[in-house]
Amino acid sequence: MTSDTDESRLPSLFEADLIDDALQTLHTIQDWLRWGVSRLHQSGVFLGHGTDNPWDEAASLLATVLYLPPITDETLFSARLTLEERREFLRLLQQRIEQRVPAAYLTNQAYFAGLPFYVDERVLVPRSPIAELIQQGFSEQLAGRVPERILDLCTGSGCIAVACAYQFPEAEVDAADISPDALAVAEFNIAEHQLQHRVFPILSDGFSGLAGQQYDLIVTNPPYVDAEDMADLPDEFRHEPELGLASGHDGLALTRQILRHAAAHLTEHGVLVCEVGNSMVALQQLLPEAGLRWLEFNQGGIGVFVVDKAELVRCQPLFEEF
Ligand SMILES: C[S@@+](CC[C@H](N)C(=O)[O-])C[C@H]1O[C@@H](n2cnc3c(N)ncnc32)[C@H](O)[C@@H]1O
Repeated sequence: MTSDTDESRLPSLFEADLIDDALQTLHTIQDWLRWGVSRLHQSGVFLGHGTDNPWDEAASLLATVLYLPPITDETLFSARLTLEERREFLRLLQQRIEQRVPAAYLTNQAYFAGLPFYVDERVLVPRSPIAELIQQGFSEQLAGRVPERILDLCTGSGCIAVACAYQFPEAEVDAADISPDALAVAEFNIAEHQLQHRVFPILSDGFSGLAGQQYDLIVTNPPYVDAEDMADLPDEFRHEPELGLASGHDGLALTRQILRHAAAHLTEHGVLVCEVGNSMVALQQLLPEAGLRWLEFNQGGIGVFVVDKAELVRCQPLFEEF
């Protein structure tokens, strides 16, 4: 995945004499964290796959090397690394910087709604603002109702489904995805969280594998990057499955399907919560007529809309044309 451009942009960060020097002069966790942070900083890697600063990235890589939970305890900073541990940290850091592999894929771990999830390149790295809504129990969106049946459509790692199951301990959750590879990861995470008795992975293209099923809450983070933006994404995104990102020329192919078919899969007071990206501009033009309510997040280019069954039914003709 390393391109000529990457190599020419970073000629000196991992040169042999710099590495030898570091191996001889840096000993403690703190030494190596600082060194890692400065390398990440200089390299200009894209931060946004679950971490937003070089310190967290370096600390997560180092914690993996040392088989530790995330390093937040400063009393550990003076602990010395073995030569083998230092070399392994360097290897991960080099992959992060030169091949632009997101840290979550190097550590095989990401956090979502405060819960740990196994991740690898079969699934998107969890980072949806929907985590916040789950932690608030969708209290505003559901007007205090407690959902008994939930669908996480486009489940990927299963993060939304599992987090919903924690938030609503009586609910049953279907976790649907078109990708058997992604579902295998979701299944693993469901088992890790011991939720097999009420979170069910389902192979489904949109709603096609969910005939006759109805839910009180449908939550979905579908792919929504348009063709133009796909071409411009930072290299880190090339490690993620394209199925998890791209959705037709305008990024709305799957969202359209969801808007057209969700009503049939919602119970009487059921609600759809759906994430969108830059494609939200097109959807926002529907706003005056369709009952989409937008939620604000401080994450550029990401929006979440909420719509209930009655509005979806009322706006069906609009969605058919859209
Ligand atoms: C943006 S990722 C979301 C993953 C996870 N829910 C999250 O928030 O991190 C989108 C997921 O949708 C799945 N997907 C793409 N097209 C689909 C379709 N037509 N039907 C169901 N799932 C689909 C992809 O395989 C991918 O796992």
